[in-house]
Amino acid sequence: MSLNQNEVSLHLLVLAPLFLLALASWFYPELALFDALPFPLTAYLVLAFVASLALLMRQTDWLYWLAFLTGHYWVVQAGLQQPLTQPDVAALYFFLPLFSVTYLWLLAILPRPPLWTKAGILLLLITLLAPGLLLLLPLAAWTSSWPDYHQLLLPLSQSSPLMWGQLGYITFISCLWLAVLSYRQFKSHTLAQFAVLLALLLFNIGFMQPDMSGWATIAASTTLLLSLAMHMLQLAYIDELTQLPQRRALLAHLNRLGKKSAVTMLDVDHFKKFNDTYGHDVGDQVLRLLGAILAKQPGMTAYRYGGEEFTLVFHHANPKRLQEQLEQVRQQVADYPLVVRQAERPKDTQQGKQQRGQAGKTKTVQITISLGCAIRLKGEKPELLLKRADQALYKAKKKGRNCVVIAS
Ligand SMILES: Nc1nc2c(ncn2[C@@H]2O[C@H](COP(=O)(O)OP(=O)(O)OP(=O)(O)O)[C@@H](O)[C@H]2O)c(=O)[nH]1
Repeated sequence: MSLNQNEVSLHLLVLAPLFLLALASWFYPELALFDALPFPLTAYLVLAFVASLALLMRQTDWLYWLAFLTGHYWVVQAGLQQPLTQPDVAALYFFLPLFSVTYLWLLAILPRPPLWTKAGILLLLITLLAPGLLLLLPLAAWTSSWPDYHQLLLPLSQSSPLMWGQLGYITFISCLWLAVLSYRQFKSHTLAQFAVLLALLLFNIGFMQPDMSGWATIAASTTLLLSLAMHMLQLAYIDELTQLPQRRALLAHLNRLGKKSAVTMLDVDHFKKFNDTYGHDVGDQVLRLLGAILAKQPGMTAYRYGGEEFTLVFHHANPKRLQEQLEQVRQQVADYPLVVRQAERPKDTQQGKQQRGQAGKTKTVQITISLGCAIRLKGEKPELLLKRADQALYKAKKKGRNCVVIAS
């Protein structure tokens, strides 16, 4: 299921700290903001704060990025605080972004073990210490033998081939990363991981400004914090199977319902039989597809109430219009050829062994739904409105299913 426009813009919100930092450093390079806080302490405190929240919320995957940021910031403090005319500083300034972009990209695209395992803890330690390795390598010795070594110190505007090469590599990896991101779907947390890289690049560009590395680290940590909050919100309010908002979100919506509104309960007909015939997995696929159909309906908000029951909320109380809208939904579902992947049920264990590991066959199935709607009465409490919609649904089932009943 693809994300709609609103969801994409919501996920993009996590990039706000980066934009703010970029704007501030572009328009107000001399602003006191850049030496207003005690660095490096502030940056380490922010990193520790975000890491504690991630731990508290048991979202340990965030710690890998925070570990890299910590290691990177430490290296900047330890190795990049002297003039660039020193060969070892210049070499570090050249290699650090190349290393960071490569490491972060691999961290993002390769499968990561859960943190509380041997492999997870090892990866966390490697990620924390990896930037520090650059301080141990004889980078200056490598670069001093390069014919155009002094070009490392030239700003980009003076077109040093080495620096353009560095920028080209970073752009190339960033584009690859963006391609993977869009292929796998933009989510706030994957976007925040990419933003960590952007923040480090921002530091590289604004390198000459005081405490830029500290501000870039804070911007990246805040981005990770926002994505953590958004992820928790998603866990609390979004149903994982259908990606529709779930009952908790519905109850919040019902509590701010206007006078002119209506609620519809809908339920898949004979779903138990469907599950028994095709299997629970195919049943799940059907619920996912039904969720996608309902999410696309204009003029209503769809929720997964629970099980095979869904709820639609309308912000008008016009019975004729409701009837038309609901009939349209019912018809659309009944006419929709649901293509599902079905693992064929083996007749005996021998057949089962042979089929194991094979991709399931696709099959087109059709389902129908019954809908019960209640228009809000004056001063009616949301629970009562929901109950009347449920009773209307019961009537629709009794009427023979695949139909709409509006409570009188
Ligand atoms: N696959 C799948 N099945 C579910 C899920 N939640 C509930 N169900 C199934 O939905 C079925 C609901 O069955 P019933 O409440 O008896 O209703 P029904 O068979 O749809 O019959 P009517 O509603 O009277 O048309 C049960 O078999 C549940 O196991 C789910 O998340 N996935």
